[in-house]
Amino acid sequence: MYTEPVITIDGPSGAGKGTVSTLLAKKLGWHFLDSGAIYRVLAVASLHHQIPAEDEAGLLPLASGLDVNFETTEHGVRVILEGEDVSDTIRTEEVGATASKIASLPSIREALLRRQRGFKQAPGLVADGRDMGTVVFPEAQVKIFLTASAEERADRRFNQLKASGHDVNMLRLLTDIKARDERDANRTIAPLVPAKDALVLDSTELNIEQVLEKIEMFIEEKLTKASTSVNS
Ligand SMILES: Nc1ncnc2c1ncn2[C@@H]1O[C@H](COP(=O)(O)OP(=O)(O)OP(=O)(O)O)[C@@H](O)[C@H]1O
Ligand SMILES: Nc1ccn([C@@H]2O[C@H](COP(=O)(O)O)[C@@H](O)[C@H]2O)c(=O)n1
Repeated sequence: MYTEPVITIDGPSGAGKGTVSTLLAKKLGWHFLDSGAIYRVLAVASLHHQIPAEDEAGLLPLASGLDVNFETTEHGVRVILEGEDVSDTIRTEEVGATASKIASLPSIREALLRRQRGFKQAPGLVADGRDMGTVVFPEAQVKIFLTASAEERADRRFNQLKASGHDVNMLRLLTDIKARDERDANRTIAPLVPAKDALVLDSTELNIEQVLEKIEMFIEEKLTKASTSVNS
């Protein structure tokens, strides 16, 4: 049975998943799923509705009926929660930390599964997250696990937040990133681990173009192998 092709790019915070996935999706003319943004939007909704990040039963109706829209504009994607533009709000480290706590709740992850799978549409999907290749799209044809040292990722995030006018502290960023890695990698459900069939790519010493080049070579390799096995 035909199924739309999916490329998954998983990895820890600040590894460059969003940057590379967006570029790749644009090049291929495919759809793009920023699954972290969904967890971040839910975190903002929980703050708006004053539901603690530990209150799984209280958060479940919010997750199931999350009123969020992703609007593609010429300047990027605008994220609209309950009619309000939260595109900037969702990017703070505080929201990222709350999202990571909420993301460890099994029923919440389950409630968000169908919404994420709905992004798989023709002609194809590039999906960015933590469990795209392991849980959400295990059938994906190409899986990448993109990583970098915690110091390099904190440095990238520092520059990114500084450039967008945020007041940031490097030591605090590094501590937050390590705490988030620890929580994401050690949770019982959908932990941050490479899929067995993923290419693990360390981008610590690579720039964005070099990362993209390596991923494109891997895609080419995978697709050549797939067509050889179909034709033999
Ligand atoms: N290889 C790279 N070299 C230098 N800077 C990079 C590289 N990849 C990404 N960046 C920069 O690092 C910052 C974080 O990248 P990005 O948002 O893509 O990471 P992410 O993995 O999607 O993080 P998160 O999961 O928290 O959303 C951005 O400012 C981006 O431009
Ligand atoms: N597939 C995913 C995506 C994200 N998360 C959690 O959300 C947090 C924020 O994600 P970002 O990619 O935007 O940084 C992240 O720390 C994860 O805890 C997830 O669990 N699964």
